[in-house]
Amino acid sequence: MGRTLAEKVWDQHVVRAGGAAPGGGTEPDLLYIDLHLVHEVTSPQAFDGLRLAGRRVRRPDLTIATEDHNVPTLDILAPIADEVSRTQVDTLRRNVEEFGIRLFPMGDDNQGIVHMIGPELGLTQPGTTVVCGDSHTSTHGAFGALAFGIGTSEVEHVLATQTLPLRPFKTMAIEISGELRPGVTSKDVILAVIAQIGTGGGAGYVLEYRGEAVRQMSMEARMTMCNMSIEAGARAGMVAPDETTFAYLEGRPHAPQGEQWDSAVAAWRELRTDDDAVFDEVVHIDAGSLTPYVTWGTNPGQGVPLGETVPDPAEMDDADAVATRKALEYMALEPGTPLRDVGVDVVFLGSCTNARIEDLRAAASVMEGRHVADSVQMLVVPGSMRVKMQAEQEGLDKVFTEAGAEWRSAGCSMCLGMNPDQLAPGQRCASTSNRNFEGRQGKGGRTHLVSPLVAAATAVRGTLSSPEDLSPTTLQFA
Ligand SMILES: CC(C)[C@H](C(=O)O)[C@@H](O)C(=O)O
Ligand code: SF4
Repeated sequence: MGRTLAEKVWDQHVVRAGGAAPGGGTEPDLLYIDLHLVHEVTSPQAFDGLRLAGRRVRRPDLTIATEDHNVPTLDILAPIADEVSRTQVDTLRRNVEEFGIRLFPMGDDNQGIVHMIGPELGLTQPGTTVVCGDSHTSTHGAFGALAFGIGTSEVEHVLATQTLPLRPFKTMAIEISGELRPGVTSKDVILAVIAQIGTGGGAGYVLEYRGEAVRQMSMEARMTMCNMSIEAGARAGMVAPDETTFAYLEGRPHAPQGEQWDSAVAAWRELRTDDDAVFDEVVHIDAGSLTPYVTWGTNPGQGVPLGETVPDPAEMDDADAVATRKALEYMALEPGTPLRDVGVDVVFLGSCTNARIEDLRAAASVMEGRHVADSVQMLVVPGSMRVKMQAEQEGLDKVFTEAGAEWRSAGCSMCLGMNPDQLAPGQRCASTSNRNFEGRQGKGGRTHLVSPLVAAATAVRGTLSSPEDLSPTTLQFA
């Protein structure tokens, strides 16, 4: 029988097969890890563990560290004011020094959110295994890599051995047929997928996004989708590599070159699910039927098309009604309210989900010649310094600042409350990030997850909107 993409990559990395355990049950397989990404939040105890055991890092050359979660996006070269944040960053700096690991600190041209820098540098490659002590490591699956988020004790294991014991997974195909309509993005697709299968729907599975709509997506769009696989509870998300993948990678600093490039591409072409492979589960999505999505609740599965209204718990069965009531209370939303009438205080364009150059270009195309509504604060935070520099070369920073938005330095920023960029209690935010949990963007803050296009249009109108809700820019000067 044929094998799926995920199974092929897995099989190529098994250094010791698990099989039956002596006392019953099964032992996990031991997998080789090709790339280990490290950030300041989940690594300190792992390095402490190594020190206590007198161990070194087995493959410093396959380990790369960056500073992202605690980064203040204003004045990045000043000492970090918050003590916990400063300690985490200082600790990472000491650890990489002691263990000989390459770090991209604040102020470095290559610094950025951990899931931005792997792809940018060409470190994330098809058919590799990638891990990081961070749940959104699934992002790297867009290249046909098997990429897992791991816990801190696993970080220590990988640092020490460059291997990781892993339990077998199930496979789920997400078949996205047809073509996306203009203005509908991969962010809308993934919000629709999670709304359909639920935040636990992917538990135990590696998802493979397939179909015509996926083939037409850019690498950045694929990364957005794979990034949020974890929000469906999945262990990982993948897309089979193709010409789009190879074109993205060619010439990047760590991509193979010359003859090595040719042989790598030949091997990468084999990395696709065999025609006769069978997935444990298949989910169908009709791309042509989708419109921009927005979440109304407090988990990423609580999303609906922007054109709809806030759902009514009275129309649901008991379990859903209880969860919905609780979410609506936190979000301060009335059932039946058109989502387009919901006003926001803040718009956040950023995070490892949607802060790549194409996301910034898309938002800028909406904001050019327009202005952020008086009632709204908009933060534009490139996911990496490379994206920041590229955007500045293209003049996108000017488009945003002339529209009244704030242009910041790279980091996780308002995606989560670990740095100065936070919502005040009760503030409502349209955010291009991936999580809308209670307090995620600051205590008492309320989050609506949206695409960059919806974020930009919302900033202009002040209520949840898509670009088609905006009047033509020329009218503003008439
Ligand atoms: C801080 C880190 C462990 C966390 C994660 O694992 O995802 C963060 O990146 C997040 O997005 O919530
Ligand atoms: S941008 Fe957000 S989701 Fe991504 S790693 Fe940072 S905190 Fe996690």
